[in-house]
Amino acid sequence: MISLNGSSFLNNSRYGVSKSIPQSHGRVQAPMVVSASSSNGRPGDRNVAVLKESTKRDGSPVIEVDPKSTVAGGVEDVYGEDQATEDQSVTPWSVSVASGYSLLRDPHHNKGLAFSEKERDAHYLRGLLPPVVVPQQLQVIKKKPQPSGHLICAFIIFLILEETTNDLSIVMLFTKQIKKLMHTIRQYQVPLQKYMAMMDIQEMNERLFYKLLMQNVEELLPVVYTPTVGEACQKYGSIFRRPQGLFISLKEKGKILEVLKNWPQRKIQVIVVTDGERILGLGDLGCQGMGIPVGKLSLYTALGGIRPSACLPITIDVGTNNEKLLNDEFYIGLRQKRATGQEYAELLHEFMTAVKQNYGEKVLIQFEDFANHNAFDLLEKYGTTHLVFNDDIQGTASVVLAGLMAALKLVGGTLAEHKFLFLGAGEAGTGIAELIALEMSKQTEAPLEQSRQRIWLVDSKGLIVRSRMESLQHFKKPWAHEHEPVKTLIDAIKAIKPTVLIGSSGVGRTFTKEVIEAMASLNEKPIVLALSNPTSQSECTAEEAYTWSQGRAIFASGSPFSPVEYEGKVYLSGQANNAYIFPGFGLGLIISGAIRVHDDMLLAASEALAAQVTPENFDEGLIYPPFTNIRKISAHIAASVAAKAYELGLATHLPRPQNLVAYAESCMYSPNYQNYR
Ligand SMILES: O=C([O-])CC(=O)C(=O)O
Ligand SMILES: [Mg+2]
Repeated sequence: MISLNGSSFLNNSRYGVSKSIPQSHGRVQAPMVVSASSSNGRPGDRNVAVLKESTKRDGSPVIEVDPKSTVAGGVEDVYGEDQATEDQSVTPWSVSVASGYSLLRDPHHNKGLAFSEKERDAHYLRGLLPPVVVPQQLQVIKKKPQPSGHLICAFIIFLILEETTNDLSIVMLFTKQIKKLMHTIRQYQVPLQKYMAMMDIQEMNERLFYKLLMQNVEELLPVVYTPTVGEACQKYGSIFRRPQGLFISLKEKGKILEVLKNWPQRKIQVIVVTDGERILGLGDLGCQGMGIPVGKLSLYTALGGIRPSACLPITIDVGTNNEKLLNDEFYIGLRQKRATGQEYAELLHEFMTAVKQNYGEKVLIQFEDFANHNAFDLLEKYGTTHLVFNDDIQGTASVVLAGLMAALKLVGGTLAEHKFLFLGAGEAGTGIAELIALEMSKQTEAPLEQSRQRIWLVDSKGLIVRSRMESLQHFKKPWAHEHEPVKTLIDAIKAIKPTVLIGSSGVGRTFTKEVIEAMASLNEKPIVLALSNPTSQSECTAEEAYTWSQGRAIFASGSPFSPVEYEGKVYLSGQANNAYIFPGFGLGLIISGAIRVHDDMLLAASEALAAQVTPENFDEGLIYPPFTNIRKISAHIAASVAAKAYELGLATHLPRPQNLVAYAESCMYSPNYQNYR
């Protein structure tokens, strides 16, 4: 690998890979870059040699040094390396072929999506680009000018470059950079423009991106995460600039191990993978779902302290059933209907096998935004052979249980004394229901089946009851209790009389005035959780929940809402989002060297999160702590998860550190600049 200097530093967010070959070979395959691995050459040395390219009779390229650029000694010894005496210093020039990740970041040679299939194979690009190959002409059309956004983006790039050349101390420089960048980002009116600006910063200067995000977490989380990331996925085709993460499509069948090897980092600790079929509550976005693994992994670093270089976002592209995308000429994914059944299972199996083979047993694979029918099966199938975690089933369950544990301090009673009604019986709904039942059983020592009787679910066909058993999907069956059929949510509320109402259906505006009023008439302090994302899919808004319950609801939502004023009082609502859990949960698995995920670890994470809600938070009606202290919160979650891994004999990092909170904190990535010599 060549060492980076000069402009290559500034153009690489982290660094790229190149294959180095000695200059003396004389002829190489294009595209080539010439680089000096140190700058201690004689006066007159330049960072880039002047080369002439010609073609031999057999068509192969020959690279010659231009005679005019020689300093003495002729063509053969252009920089005097051969003639130098021992006391003279020389510059060790090397010539390398740009390939893979660094080729895509080399503006001179990059062709983006126009690289052909053959070129992708020859230059280690497979997987680094989405599967579509587009002609240059389509790339030109796509580059239609964007509203004022680009001007500001250009300004951001200028800010990053300008500040790094200033003669300030590193700390002052960082503070100044952050202040200026935040000022610039705040000038955007459109959230998607803020998102694009953040992605540009991430690409240009990774440490600055994380410093910015960590210092302004409350303000920037809605930009890099829900709700804006949802819009970014919907418009990915037109905002797409540089590919992030690995794309593994059906075209890569049989070659997945090779594709993993094209990724420039070797030591991967966390993979977030989606197949794009159920992106938030937005449905099938195919290959454009890549925004989700990228966003989740940014949070793994910013909130959980996992090194960015240890994170790998992956999108598996098996096609899409989204007609709009299939007819969109700028769609970046495979233009075909989703593969299912054996074809799907085989690709996923090859992927899971290749990941373990390449990164070992302790790499965490987080499944994200798969559709119900695959999510449950994958978790069950690989739960005993891999370190897998489904964020939508398990992460959401853990965060909601934490919120409920905290809410009980406000409303009183034990879990078993409450009654729960869900709207939505998919991954989130049944995952949460099962974890509540598990915790209830632990507390009461009652059988799981008995605890489940306190929990009811409504799906698109009405209340899940015993008479529907035959036609229910397997993950709904445990919730089919004895009851006469009930068609609507409002009738289910009247019949079941729940104290807690949880929305997890992915469908917005379903907690109507009538629904909230019914909950408020049954309970002094109804607990209402509107979990679906992004904001457009939320079951109700914070304002609706507080207004329709006359300020009595204990409310939290999956996507953030601003504070609400109702009859002169300001109400803050918490964000019941798995972002509280997965970064700390993953960190706990990593620092203990865990090899499997166990449900007791999820309960441990819930308890740790609930314990972080302060009396001041409760006074404000909050059942989650603010995100401002998230790194501290994550350290506590990580410590509890790791402790459980040791207790269960699932940890391999031995001996067990004494103080797990301090150990977790000491393992966290810091985005502060390092000094280069
Ligand atoms: O991404 C989020 O905000 C939470 C989540 O996992 C989902 O809604 O699928
Ligand atoms: Mg999700």
